[in-house]
Amino acid sequence: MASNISERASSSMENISESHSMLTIPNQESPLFANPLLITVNSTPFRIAALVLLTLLVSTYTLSLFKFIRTRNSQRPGKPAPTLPYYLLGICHAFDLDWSMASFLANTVKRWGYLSPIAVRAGPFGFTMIVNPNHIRTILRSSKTLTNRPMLAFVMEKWFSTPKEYLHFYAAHDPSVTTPGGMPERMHDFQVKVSLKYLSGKHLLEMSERYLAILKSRLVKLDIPTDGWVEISDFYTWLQNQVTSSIIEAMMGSRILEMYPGIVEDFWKFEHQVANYSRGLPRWMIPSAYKTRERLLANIKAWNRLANRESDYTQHGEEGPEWDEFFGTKFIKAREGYLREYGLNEDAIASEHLGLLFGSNANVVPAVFWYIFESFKDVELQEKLKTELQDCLKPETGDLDIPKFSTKPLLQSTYAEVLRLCVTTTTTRTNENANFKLGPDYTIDKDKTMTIFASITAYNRQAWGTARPESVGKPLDEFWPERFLRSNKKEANFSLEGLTECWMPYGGGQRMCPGRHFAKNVIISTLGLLLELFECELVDVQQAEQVKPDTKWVPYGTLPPTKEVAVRLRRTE
Ligand code: HEM
Repeated sequence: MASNISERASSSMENISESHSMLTIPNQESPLFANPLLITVNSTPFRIAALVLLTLLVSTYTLSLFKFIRTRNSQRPGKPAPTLPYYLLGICHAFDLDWSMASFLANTVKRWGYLSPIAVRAGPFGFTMIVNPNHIRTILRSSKTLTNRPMLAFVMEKWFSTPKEYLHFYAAHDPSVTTPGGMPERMHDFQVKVSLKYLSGKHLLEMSERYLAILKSRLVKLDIPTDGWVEISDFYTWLQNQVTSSIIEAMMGSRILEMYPGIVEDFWKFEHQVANYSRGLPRWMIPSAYKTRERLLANIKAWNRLANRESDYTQHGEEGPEWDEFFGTKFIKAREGYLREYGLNEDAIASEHLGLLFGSNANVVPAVFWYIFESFKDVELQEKLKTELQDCLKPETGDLDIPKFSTKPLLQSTYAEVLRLCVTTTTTRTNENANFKLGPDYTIDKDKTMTIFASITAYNRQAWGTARPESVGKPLDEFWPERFLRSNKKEANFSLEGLTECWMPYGGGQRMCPGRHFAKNVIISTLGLLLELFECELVDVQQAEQVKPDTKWVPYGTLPPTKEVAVRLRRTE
């Protein structure tokens, strides 16, 4: 049998070599030897087509460049934003944006400066980049006229998979459509009010202290001895696990983590896919991204049912408990209340909770990483931060006194500098009622989206220098923890004064991120806790120097590190 097979194999090999030997091999000099691509390239029709295409590209670019410059230089008041020159009609800047949004944006301001608004188009989509600090100020002061609803509707649909029939709650401009049963306000406006109320004052303090207590109980249980180092090979992923589960428990209760132990892992898988959800890639191209999101939504829905069965969301007034294991905070209960009042079904409510999970983790966790990482890299900085943290301990318990963070200059300045360099959020605004006057010179058409990029305003040297000359004592592409300090005769103080149009990780105006105070508390207190419980070291200091915020990441939030960072911990005595 075996010999039969080898016989057959050798005979077929022979057949092959026979048939090969029958082929006439052309002379290598002969044009026939050239591969088919070369033949096509050398053909006259191809050359003509290439020439026509090249002419088309060059003339499209020249024409669009001419229009761009003419509009920019025009003295006509109320002119439109010039459209950035492009090579391909229709597609315009789509390839550049998709290839690397970060380089596209940086190159655009490098070439055209921070003066005029610049319209960018990617097929049917478009936005106007707002880079001039005066224009940014006008936008931030127009919170009554401008909304972020179109963007919100986009992310609710594309990222959080809100059922189609509920999307009008986010997008609709006509109040009569958004107010079933005579609800007095549009849902989104109401949502903002609730976030502002429960993410400030005593509720904020309660949630921040709970976060710290939960994180501490987790870290205390870890098997890290006092007499030996434990190495964590991927510190960023380790932090994601510790911080995200503590935020979830502090905000949404402990039951959700018990019911769905995979929530943290699934959340970060989901977060990694937001660019693909935005692109609207179909299920067959990214099946696991779809499955992860479905798993998240199904489990959140199951938790929400349990919470409604076992607890009472109406108890978010003065008399109700600040926290319970089912719903977590009053913030979640109040959200549940209005979502139900507006008539959202269980699926739409689950999408809302996924949105909040995203808002409360996706930016803050990488920011925690960079804050800690910078302090591990620079031991001198770490010592100074430690001294300020020591000053923030409650004498009775030895726990961190969170409100005291706001009195410490370097803790806050380092925090602001970290956010300046690693946050690439956008502030989007649209006028849904009329054209919008950006100033005496430019007018943006009704329904057109204006976008401010935190990663662009962070590097506008002229604006920083004019607003706060001492803030550009070191180049803006350097990490300088003292950048936000202001010295008077006696001491240095932390201040963001004058930098509203420059430092924009949280957006700005009335719609500025309502979770920013909680984010700051989480960032500073996590470092405080780590330094209290452990001695911490980078495993390879030289390698750490090469780790940077990964700008390949789409500019939807805080950038993750380009490489894994290994850290070793030893419990303090
Ligand atoms: C470093 C961390 C964070 C960054 C960089 C960040 C950034 C932002 C930005 C840029 C916006 C849009 C603001 C605008 O349009 O002007 C926003 C909105 C929002 N953020 Fe944050 N955020 C962070 C943390 C948080 C946290 C921890 C929470 C919740 C506890 C949160 C909750 C929200 C909510 C609910 C909105 C939507 C407000 C609205 O509906 O208009 N954020 N955030």
